[in-house]
Amino acid sequence: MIEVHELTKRYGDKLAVDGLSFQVPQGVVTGFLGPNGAGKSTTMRMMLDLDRPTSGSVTIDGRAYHQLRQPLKHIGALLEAKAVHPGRTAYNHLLWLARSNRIPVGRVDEVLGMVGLREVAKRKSGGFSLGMGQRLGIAAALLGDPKILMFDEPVNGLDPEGILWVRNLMKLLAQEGRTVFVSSHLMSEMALTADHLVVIGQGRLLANLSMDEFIDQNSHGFVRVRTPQPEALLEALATAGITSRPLADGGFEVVDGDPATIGDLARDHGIALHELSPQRASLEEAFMQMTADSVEYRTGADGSAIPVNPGNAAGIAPPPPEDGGGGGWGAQWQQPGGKRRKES
Ligand SMILES: Nc1ncnc2c1ncn2[C@@H]1O[C@H](COP(=O)(O)OP(=O)(O)OP(=O)(O)O)[C@@H](O)[C@H]1O
Repeated sequence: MIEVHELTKRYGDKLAVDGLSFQVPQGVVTGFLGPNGAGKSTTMRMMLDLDRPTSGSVTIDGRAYHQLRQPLKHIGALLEAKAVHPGRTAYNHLLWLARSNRIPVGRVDEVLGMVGLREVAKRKSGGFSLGMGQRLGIAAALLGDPKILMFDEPVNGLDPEGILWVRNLMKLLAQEGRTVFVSSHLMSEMALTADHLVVIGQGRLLANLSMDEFIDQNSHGFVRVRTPQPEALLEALATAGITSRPLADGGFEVVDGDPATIGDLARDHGIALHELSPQRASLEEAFMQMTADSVEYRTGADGSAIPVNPGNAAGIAPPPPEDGGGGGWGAQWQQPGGKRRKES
C-alpha cells in the first residue's frame, strides 16, 4: 500500500504539488490522471525518494522509500524509460540491477522473457526503439517481483500491439494482488485499464474514486432525434413527461428517454423520424471538463496554443467548485462520508 500524506513540492515560486493526500489500494490498477504539468511525475519521483518533498510524506508498506532494505523487492517503477546506459546490453543492465539488489541472477532471464526481449538481450540498449526501451524499463520494474508497481505513462510511444500488451500486463499484475499505480494524461486510456482513479490538476487532488463511479457519474446517455415534424414530437414527448433539448442542427436531444419509447411514441402519433440514435458523452470529455481549470494551455479558435493563467507563476490552482462542478464529479470524493470504493 502506498500512502501519500499532505505532499507538497515547490520549485522556486512554482508549486508543483500542493498538499496531496491519497492512498493507492492493493489488487487493482489505479490510474493517476492529470493534464500536462499537473504534478504526476513530481509526485512519483517523491514516492521513490528521487525528489525531496517541501513538506508532507509518502510511505510504502508503512515506511519511507529510503527505509526499505531492498527497495526493488517492495516497489518496482518505470519512470524514465531512457534512463539506461546506452552502451550496456539489456541483459547486463538487468544483471547489474539484480546484483546490486541481491536478486537471484536467474530472475533476469525470467523478466526478459516476460517482456519479450529475450531475443535482443545481448544488444546494446542505445539502439533500442522507444517500445523496446519501455519494455526494458518494465522488465527492470518487475525484477524484484515487487508487490507494488509504478509506471509513469507506460504506453507513451508504443505501437498498438505494445499498448495492448501493457494494458494486459497491468491487469494481470493487479489480479495477482499487486498494487499497480499508473500515470496518464488520457482518460480514454485509463478507461480501458484502471479500476480506481486519482485525478490531480495543478498539483491538487481533484478526485479519488473508482472507475465505475466515474463512469456512473459522467457517461450520461441521451438520444439524438431528427424529425420533419418537430413541434408534434416535442409536444408528444412533453405530454409523456420526457425531457428534450433542441440542437443547433434542428434536431433535438432526448435526455431521459430510450430509443424504443421515443420510436413507439412517434409511431403512435403518426410522426416520421429521420434519426433516432443513442449517444454517450465520452469519458475524455468529462475528464477535460473536470480539469478545465487546471490545464496549462488551451486551444484557441485558430488552433493556436494559448497559455492559461500566464500570470499564475506560483501555480496556485483555483479551488474546486463547491457544487460538484456540473460535470458529475465533485468535492464529495474528498470529504469524509463521501462515496468511495472501499480501499484494501
Ligand atoms: N525540476 C523542476 N524545476 C522546476 N519546475 C519543475 C521541475 N520539475 C517539474 N517542474 C514543474 O512542475 C510542474 C509539474 O510537473 P510534472 O512533470 O510533475 O507534471 P506531469 O503531470 O508529470 O506532466 P506531464 O504529463 O507533462 O509529464 C510543471 O509545471 C513543471 O514545469
